[in-house]
Amino acid sequence: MKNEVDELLKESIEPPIIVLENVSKSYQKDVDAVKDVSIKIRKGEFVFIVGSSGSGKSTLIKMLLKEIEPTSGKIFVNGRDITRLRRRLVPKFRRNLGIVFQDFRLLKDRNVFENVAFAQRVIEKPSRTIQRNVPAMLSLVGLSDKLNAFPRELSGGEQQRVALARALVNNPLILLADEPTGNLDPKNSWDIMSLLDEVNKKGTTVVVVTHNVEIVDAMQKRVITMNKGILVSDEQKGGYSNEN
Ligand SMILES: Nc1ncnc2c1ncn2[C@@H]1O[C@H](COP(=O)(O)OP(=O)(O)OP(=O)(O)O)[C@@H](O)[C@H]1O
Repeated sequence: MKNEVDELLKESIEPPIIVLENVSKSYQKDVDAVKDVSIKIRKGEFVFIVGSSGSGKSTLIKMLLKEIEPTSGKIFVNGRDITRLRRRLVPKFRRNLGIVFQDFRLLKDRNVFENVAFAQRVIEKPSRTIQRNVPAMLSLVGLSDKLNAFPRELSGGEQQRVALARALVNNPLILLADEPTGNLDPKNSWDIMSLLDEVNKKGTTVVVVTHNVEIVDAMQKRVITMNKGILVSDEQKGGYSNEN
């Protein structure tokens, strides 16, 4: 009872920024990649989504990005029902989101500065602002000395830090990271997770899909565990091994 009252109280102070209501997705008839999942994430939370391969984690992220549509259920982001959002408004909606993937997805023929600046140019920031914001963001991820380097001249960890700077430069409400440490060694994985933690402490809501057991167990954040499309546990200060 006390927990329920606490929950209601928290919600009245800080309404959820991401709400999934009975969300299901089937790519093929009668096979649910995600099945009746309901989740509420409040502004400023740090949430891990874990689960074995094929459990539906990336499908959840893709639905949040509106890359794919749920077969049924509703998804609200920042109070808006994105399942009803018109196609032409999707790019504007995505400005609320910073996104990081396992494979970095940098522009190979542009240097580090331009890779991050690109995100600002898309939203038509004036070049004076870009000249100020991009170096500041690259300094935050510890890459001030690599502004002119090309992606091929960087290590995997450095490339992921560029991707993170690009995801953050427009000051998104939510940072979504799908396996951000999947291609990194333990040291670089920790560096990236520490940066995500720092960003979260400054107020950005962070949602991270990962297989990294050690990091999830050590960080003691909220952990949502998926199994075969079903949400099987949702623990505050959880660990990877709780349900796996
Ligand atoms: N485009 C698609 N067409 C058909 N089935 C798909 C498609 N994408 C994913 N699936 C299926 O949906 C299920 C969930 O896949 P999803 O990629 O969301 O899992 P995941 O938890 O992210 O896995 P991993 O950890 O391996 O990345 C799997 O059974 C997968 O085969």
